[in-house]
Amino acid sequence: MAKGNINVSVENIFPLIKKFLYSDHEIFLRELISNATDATLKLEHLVRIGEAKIETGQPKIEVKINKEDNTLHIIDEGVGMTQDEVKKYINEVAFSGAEEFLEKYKDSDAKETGIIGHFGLGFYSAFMVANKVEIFTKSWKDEPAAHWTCEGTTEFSLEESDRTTRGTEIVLHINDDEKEFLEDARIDELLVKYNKFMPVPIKFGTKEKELPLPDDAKEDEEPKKVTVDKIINNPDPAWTKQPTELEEKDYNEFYRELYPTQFEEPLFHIHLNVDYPFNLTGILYFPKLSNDMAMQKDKIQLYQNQVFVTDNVEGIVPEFLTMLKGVIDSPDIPLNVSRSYLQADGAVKKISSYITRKVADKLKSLFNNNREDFEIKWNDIKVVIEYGMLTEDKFFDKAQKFNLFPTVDDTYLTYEELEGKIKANQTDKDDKLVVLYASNKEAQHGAIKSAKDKGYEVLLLDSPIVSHLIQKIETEKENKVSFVRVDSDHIDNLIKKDEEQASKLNDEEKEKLKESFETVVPKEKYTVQVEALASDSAPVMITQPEFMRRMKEMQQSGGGGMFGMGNMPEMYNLVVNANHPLASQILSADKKEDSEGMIKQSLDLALLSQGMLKGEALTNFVNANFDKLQNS
Ligand SMILES: Nc1ncnc2c1ncn2[C@@H]1O[C@H](COP(=O)(O)OP(=O)(O)OP(=O)(O)O)[C@@H](O)[C@H]1O
Repeated sequence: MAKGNINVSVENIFPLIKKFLYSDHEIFLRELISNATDATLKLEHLVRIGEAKIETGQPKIEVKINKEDNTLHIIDEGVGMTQDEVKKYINEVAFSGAEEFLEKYKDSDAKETGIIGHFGLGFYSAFMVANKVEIFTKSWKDEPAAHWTCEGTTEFSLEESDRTTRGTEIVLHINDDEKEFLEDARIDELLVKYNKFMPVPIKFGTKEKELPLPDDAKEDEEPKKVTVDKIINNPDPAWTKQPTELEEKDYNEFYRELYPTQFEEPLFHIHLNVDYPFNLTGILYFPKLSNDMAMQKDKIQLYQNQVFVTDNVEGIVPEFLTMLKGVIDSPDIPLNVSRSYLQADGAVKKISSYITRKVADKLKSLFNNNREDFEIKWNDIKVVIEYGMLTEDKFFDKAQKFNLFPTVDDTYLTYEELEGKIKANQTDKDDKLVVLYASNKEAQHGAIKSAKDKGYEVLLLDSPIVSHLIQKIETEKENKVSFVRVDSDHIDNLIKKDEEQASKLNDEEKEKLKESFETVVPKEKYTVQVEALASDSAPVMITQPEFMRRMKEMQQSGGGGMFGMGNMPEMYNLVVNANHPLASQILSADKKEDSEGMIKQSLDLALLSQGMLKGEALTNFVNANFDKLQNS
């Protein structure tokens, strides 16, 4: 048996890096600016710990386009490299000077510097857009400058350079088919996308700035203009500060900085700040949600040490929180790896559950500290909370303390408060707590009134996923509670108490009444039920059983319902009150057409009271009534 090492030569790896490491060519700029940032942060660290005894001033990074030479330049004032360092860090692909630096200076809190590099590959992304790359670099150490050139093969040249300023200039000779990267507008766009919050100021061109007018200026005097560097980034974004340093207005300003086209203020923010067992900072905002979820185009942005990574946070943030906005920054989220890897990554999983916990804690404290305000905002945040309760069990448990059930009278109750309030009156004969709710105050007005006349509390639950949530609550409460929509049956049937209403009609009469109705109303749509209800209840009512309706709703809003229910035709119960005088009147009518007329009209009235009488049926009903009025 032979054993040995597989020989992976650089010749094979190089084209692979160029082609496949990064699917997006544009990220070369992010990588090179990250290197320039690292170089600057390293130098600052060395100065801080007294190893480099030099004056750094206020170092910046500059990006320059030279259209005549077809070159793009990235210039920094950082540590620079000696010739030996170029050999080591640049010529050895996949050897990261960043990792080496962190290791070497680990005792002096180098980790705190926010150095970005990890893999020792980022630099080579330059060859995705350039056929030739040059490095001019001078180390902070007193050594000659170096000039490195490579034309995208494994050959390179390295010689002394006459550069005198400390730092590094990378020169990219842009390929003919990547000329877009020589356009100001394109580079501007990329800098804003990836580098808007990087920690070292980045200069791209200049701009005119108006000077303030002197005190003794004449009325029509034009302010003087000076040319200043155009700095494209904010090196100290709000999330890098401590919550104690920030006020409400700072958070709102930062929101606008993140989403310049958003004019609505966020509802509230959550400042994330953790350093154990992983590092994570960020600010999440609860936006006012628009009705059209697909329109939520401003998403949470993910950063690594202030470098933009992605705004696709799927798998990092629990799904229900993807409706939020803001930023998350963690050096523990790898920059260059694929999404499937991210989702399986242990650190990423922990981040997800930490964020869930933090959001739940914040909601709880908002609720405890200012309940009134929380109630005002409830309508805007309920979908996120309800979705969270449905999808994350831990969040479901925590949300018990602040998930609210509004009533039709605009009071807001937690589940515990609701239970305390309705227990005595709304427990049925089988000891089950019956929670009544409406989804539309107007449409279900009659049913709500009947319930309130009995002293029952009626909730107003109108969010699109509420049927899923109440289903889950019923299961969690081991079916000792049932939610029923207030119009899903006659109120006496919804909360069955011991006392049975005596029927004024005997069984034979009831059967006859049922048959009379069945000959008039369409069978495929209505199931006729004759029931002994209070004599002052409506004579005829249309109801839709809770189970049927809920299953249909659940299927329409995605999954959960019983298979096929979504496509079932609408079926209703037609409840005829045997104790109402109209029932006896229909039974004792002399002529068939009289009883049929009464049945038809009572069906129309029942439909009308539910807002279900529409189209031709409604026109006919109105016209018939006008005729009657005229003839009376
Ligand atoms: N502008 C620069 N100034 C000083 N050193 C640099 C500069 N650019 C690159 N280097 C050196 O070259 C090394 C390799 O860079 P490269 O971008 O390939 O990898 P990295 O930054 O370490 O990791 P990553 O692949 O995550 O970007 C760096 O670690 C650094 O030591």
